[in-house]
Amino acid sequence: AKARHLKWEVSHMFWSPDCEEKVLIGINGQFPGPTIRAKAGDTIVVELKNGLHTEGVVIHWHGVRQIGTPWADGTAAISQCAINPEETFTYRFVVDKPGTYFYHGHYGMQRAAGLYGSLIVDVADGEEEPFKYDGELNLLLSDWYHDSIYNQMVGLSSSPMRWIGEPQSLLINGRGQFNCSLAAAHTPGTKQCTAGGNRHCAPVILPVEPNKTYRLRIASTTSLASLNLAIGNHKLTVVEADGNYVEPFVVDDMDIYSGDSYSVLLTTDQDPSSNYWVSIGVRGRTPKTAPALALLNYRPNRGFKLPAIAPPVTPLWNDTAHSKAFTTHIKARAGTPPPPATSDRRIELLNTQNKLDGHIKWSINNVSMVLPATPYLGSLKLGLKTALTAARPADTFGRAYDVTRPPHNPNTTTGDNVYVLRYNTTVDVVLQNANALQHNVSEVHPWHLHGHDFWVLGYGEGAYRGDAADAARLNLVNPPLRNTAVIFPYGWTALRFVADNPGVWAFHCHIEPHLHMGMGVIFAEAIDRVGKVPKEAVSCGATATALMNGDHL
Ligand SMILES: O=C1O[C@H]([C@@H](O)CO)C(O)=C1O
Repeated sequence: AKARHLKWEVSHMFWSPDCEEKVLIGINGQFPGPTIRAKAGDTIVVELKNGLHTEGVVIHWHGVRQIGTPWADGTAAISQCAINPEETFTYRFVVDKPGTYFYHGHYGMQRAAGLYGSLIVDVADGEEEPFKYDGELNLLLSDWYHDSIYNQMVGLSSSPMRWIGEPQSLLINGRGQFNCSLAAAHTPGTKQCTAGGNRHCAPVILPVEPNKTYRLRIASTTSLASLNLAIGNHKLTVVEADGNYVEPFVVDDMDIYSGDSYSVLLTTDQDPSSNYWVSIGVRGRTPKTAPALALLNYRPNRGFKLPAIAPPVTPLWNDTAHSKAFTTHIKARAGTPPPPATSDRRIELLNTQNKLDGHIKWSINNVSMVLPATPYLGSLKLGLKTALTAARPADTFGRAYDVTRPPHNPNTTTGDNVYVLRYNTTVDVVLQNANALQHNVSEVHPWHLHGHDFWVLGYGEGAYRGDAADAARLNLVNPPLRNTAVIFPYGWTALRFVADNPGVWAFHCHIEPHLHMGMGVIFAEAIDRVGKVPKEAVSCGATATALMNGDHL
């Protein structure tokens, strides 16, 4: 194992990811940010200089468990203070597990401003992947809005709320096509995109050799869109999810929710005289965004030789049976550690959309999360009385709530939504979906847990009751280990994890506007066992005052 030292500067830049110029946040003059490649066991050291002259920044390493380094998790107001303009903060952490990960901003809606990149961890020297491949391709997926994140943030916090709407385009490795299509010949009414050149929006060409097997790494950092990937004429064998090996299974297309990552194997066993479409479409919400296209380029064909056939058609956005069939097919690969047979605590979290004096918010057990001025890791480590004031949030929403209808009382409250977990306890979380404010609407929400993988024990329809029928739906044999799990419309999803990683961990909907609207909770886990916290990570707010008055972390 080795230490990999990176020097990054974050700054605002003009860029044209879908050929429309706007201001975004880049790293070292690049968008998307540099790909980090490491081996399991390596230490990653990122000296991050904040070149945003008028706002703070942090970076979250999505999927990295930060065991022993909770101050490196990169969540503003939770694990650290935002890094001030012109300041440099050093992230230093171990990537303990091989897998397909990514990193992204976690302050305000900076992720939506393009602050993201790939983080790929190979097996350690001497270790082997449980599958063979000849080459590798990497797809970092995102959606793209022409509105600035300032317009979006102010709109979401306005009364009446201005929703961000559906994205203008979808990006593959930061590249997209707005107002034109690579497959215009097959999509009447669209203009053909031109190719080539080093423009920021030049179409992605993925070069492959015939009769080889490739590992396709895929991750989604979309603000809103749930995506579906299909590659013309090729089947995909799913082998990894969120850095955990899964029982291999073959699909024609696959869903990828915001926060998900996968590896699939693809064999180039098709007619080598052609190229093939890579097609990324929207599911889960009425699509108003053209699919993103890229080219699987069988060498030695010209990269931009267009396939003669039309791109694969994305499955219907509201075919939830199709969505569930894919998601429930994912099982842990043989040899994956099973979950503990029982849990010490069950926390049932009801997701509702509510009103708060004219604003629209998302709430958990009727509390919409508000983040503190002083990051929790410092204030809780110091035991400051101001860290947590009101009562702790409820572990259940009761059995009377009717998930099939808009909230009877649309009003909600705000709070810290901090759940205190005891060290090494096994925690069950049941995420319960419900009808939104609007009749007959229940939206898909992908929830992401920091600091842990959880076992996804199972899914159910309607309201969770915790009865024998619900218990019978749980898989304790080979549930997949993940860090992101989706709740389907009107349904529930049951997760289990062990609170074995002292720290303060966000657990939230990975849809950027929903987190901004309060859709999340915080796990304050075994704070008494957190090691020495570097004061440069948490020295702001009440913690700074306490340190100046002689307190010690
Ligand atoms: O939070 C949201 O707000 C809109 C709609 O509910 C109100 O405009 C939408 O689709 C969301 O997911």
